[in-house]
Amino acid sequence: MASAPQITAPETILSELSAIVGEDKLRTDQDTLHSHGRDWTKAHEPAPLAVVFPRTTEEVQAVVKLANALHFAIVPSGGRTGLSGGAVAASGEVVVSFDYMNHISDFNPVDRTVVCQAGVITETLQTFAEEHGLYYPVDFASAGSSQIGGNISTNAGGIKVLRWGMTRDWVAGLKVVTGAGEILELNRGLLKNNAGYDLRQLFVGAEGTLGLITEATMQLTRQPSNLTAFVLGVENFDGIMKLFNRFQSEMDLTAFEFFSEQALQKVVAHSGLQRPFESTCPYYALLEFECLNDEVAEQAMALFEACVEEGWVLDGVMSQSIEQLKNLWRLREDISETISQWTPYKNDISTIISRVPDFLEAVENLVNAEYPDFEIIWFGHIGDGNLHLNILKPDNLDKTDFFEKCGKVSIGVFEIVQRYQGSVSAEHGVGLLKKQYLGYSRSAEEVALMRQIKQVFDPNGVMNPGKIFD
Ligand SMILES: O=C(O)CC[C@@H](O)C(=O)O
Ligand SMILES: [Zn+2]
Repeated sequence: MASAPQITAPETILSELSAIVGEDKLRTDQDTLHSHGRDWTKAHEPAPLAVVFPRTTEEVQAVVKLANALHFAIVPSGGRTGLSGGAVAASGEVVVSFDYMNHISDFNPVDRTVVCQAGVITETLQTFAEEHGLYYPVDFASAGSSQIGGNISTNAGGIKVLRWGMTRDWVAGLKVVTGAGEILELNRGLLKNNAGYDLRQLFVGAEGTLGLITEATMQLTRQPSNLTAFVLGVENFDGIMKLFNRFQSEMDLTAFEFFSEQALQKVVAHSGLQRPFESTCPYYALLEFECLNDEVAEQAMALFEACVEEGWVLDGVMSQSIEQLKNLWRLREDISETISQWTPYKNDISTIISRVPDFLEAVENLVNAEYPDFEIIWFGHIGDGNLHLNILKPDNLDKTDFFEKCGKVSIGVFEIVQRYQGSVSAEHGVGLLKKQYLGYSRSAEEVALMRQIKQVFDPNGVMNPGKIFD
């Protein structure tokens, strides 16, 4: 029978950590424990033992080896913009922050790759690419604070997935420290590499449960030209899907997003932005394309007019400048942050595109029947089959009661997800918040294999325990 791991005195752990990272890179003050002990989810109270700020892969390795030797748990911490509690440290863990591992190096213009330490901020990489005449296409509202290591660990998606895919598609190589403390260099930037299993892909989206990503070789691409957006007002979800099919069949779109009138009202009130046009419509689609020349512009306008004639579009506007493009995008991108003041209960669900219309109808019927008193904010990446369903907490309802009531309805939502063979977490990951629902989109066999994989990379269970599954 295996004996229980010995508990090590906190003072011993702290002094050993200090010996690795240096006294100034070990923090135990309440402010740091609080700020670095959680992500954007507010359901758990942070309570880590300490936060360490390593500067090299070797220091990270030493911390992981120490965790194995002294039996403490590690929680990785990037920009902490996650929405599933993947970076929450609520039980005396040691948080490993990548804030000081934020250097970009080894730009290779021929391969169009660049090496980033895990703590490089997404926007810094985007700006670096632009300064070199290239483009890093994975983009989302939190790009100003999210870090590349966290993006990879959660396989972050965002607003341009339709055209450019998710973070996974841009990871050409990874340097990781496994849960057992080995340093692995995975794929090394190769475009073609069929020499056995692609271990790099296991670390993408693993939420730090297999090891810690310390460095990534990121792929860049050509810059898009003259991105132009329409915001179109529509009557119902059915109209949105018809619009999507029509545009998608005739043009290459770079994004196809949607949001509801309620979402728009909240963003306009919060930001002072203008409404896109005077008419009030139940839903809005935001679609973007590269307006390469006059011919494309004319084609886009003709499509818009055809959709109006069909009765699918009630009103619309097309951006005429970068400034207008940015402002139209803000109507969509600012939603999540704007509604955060209502302590929303979040759903991040998906199915394949062809099933989206029926899936939407089923979810909408359930939600309308079950949440009569709660305000519902719909938005999301409809072109990716990914819907964000946020339920806002009424002021007079206690947080615990609210989450409990929403959790009950969630079961119905996830049953629909299961019926449509969709995902209970399309892009935000499982973390702590979705783990009890994992079985609605992954089979028991799959989860059992995931556990075995974890065991291989992290035999002592030191890496982000309790995330994805118990
Ligand atoms: O807050 C949300 O529910 C979604 C956040 C993000 O994924 C977005 O698409 O804006
Ligand atoms: Zn999203």
